[in-house]
Amino acid sequence: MGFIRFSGVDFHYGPAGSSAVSILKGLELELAQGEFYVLLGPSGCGKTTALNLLAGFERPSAGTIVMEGHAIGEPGMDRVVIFQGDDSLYPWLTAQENVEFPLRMTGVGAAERRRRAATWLSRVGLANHGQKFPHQLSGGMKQRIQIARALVCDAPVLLMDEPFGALDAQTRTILQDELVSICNGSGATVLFITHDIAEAIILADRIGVMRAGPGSAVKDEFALDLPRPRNRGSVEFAAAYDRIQRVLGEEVRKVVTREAAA
Ligand SMILES: Nc1ncnc2c1ncn2[C@@H]1O[C@H](COP(=O)(O)OP(=O)(O)OP(=O)(O)O)[C@@H](O)[C@H]1O
Repeated sequence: MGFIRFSGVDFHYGPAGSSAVSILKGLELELAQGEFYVLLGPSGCGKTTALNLLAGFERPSAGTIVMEGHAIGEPGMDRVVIFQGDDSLYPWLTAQENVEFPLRMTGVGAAERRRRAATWLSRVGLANHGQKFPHQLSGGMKQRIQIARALVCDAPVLLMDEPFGALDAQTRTILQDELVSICNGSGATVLFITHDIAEAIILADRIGVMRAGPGSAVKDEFALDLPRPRNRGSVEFAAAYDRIQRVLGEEVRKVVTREAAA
């Protein structure tokens, strides 16, 4: 049995019955401990909804989400969420203080806090920027701080919702490579959402492609056993890209065709 398991998960908005808007229908998803799982899917298919359910921000309308044998009911310190953009940093705190913040909330002493935050700032390449405030840092630097702040707690599960979506292509590539080396051997189980097939192939152990909504679920899964770090120019990379593009492209076309007809 998986470390995390979605079984027959439905999610709808609005009152039950015909007027409810069905977002997810019968979603089955299983993540092994330490696995890096990437969800791809056309816009609006329910990727963020699935992540929010695992985060405990929402409850399933039907079915169960179980982690280590316990049903997920609410947010917890064992699951850390990293969002797109940098709005979640506290602008009145320095980079170092932002990374220390979750440790302060859990009662870790000042010296230990400083030491652990400094270690993570250094791991994300910002050892010399700890005293700066968010407005003095670039988008990529702020995203690195978000990652350091998430990882400083040693949470066993990381939930990343298009964390690099707002960054330029070069910074994005660098942060993808950094995330691979940070996560490699960390033991963390990661659910990562993106629209970007190349990003998914760089990062994932497994990729799930979701159907176009409404009532979406995982259509196809791809296990990637290419060694890391992965070479974006390799034949194997191109072959994986092609296989996934075919499945995802079909779902994206459904959405585009529907939007054109509306
Ligand atoms: N609070 C809400 N009330 C009603 N519908 C909602 C609500 N939040 C999201 N939705 C709808 O649920 C569907 C799935 O949204 P979700 O954000 O999970 O999709 P997504 O796959 O992450 O999309 P994207 O790739 O565009 O970010 C969308 O059609 C969206 O409009």
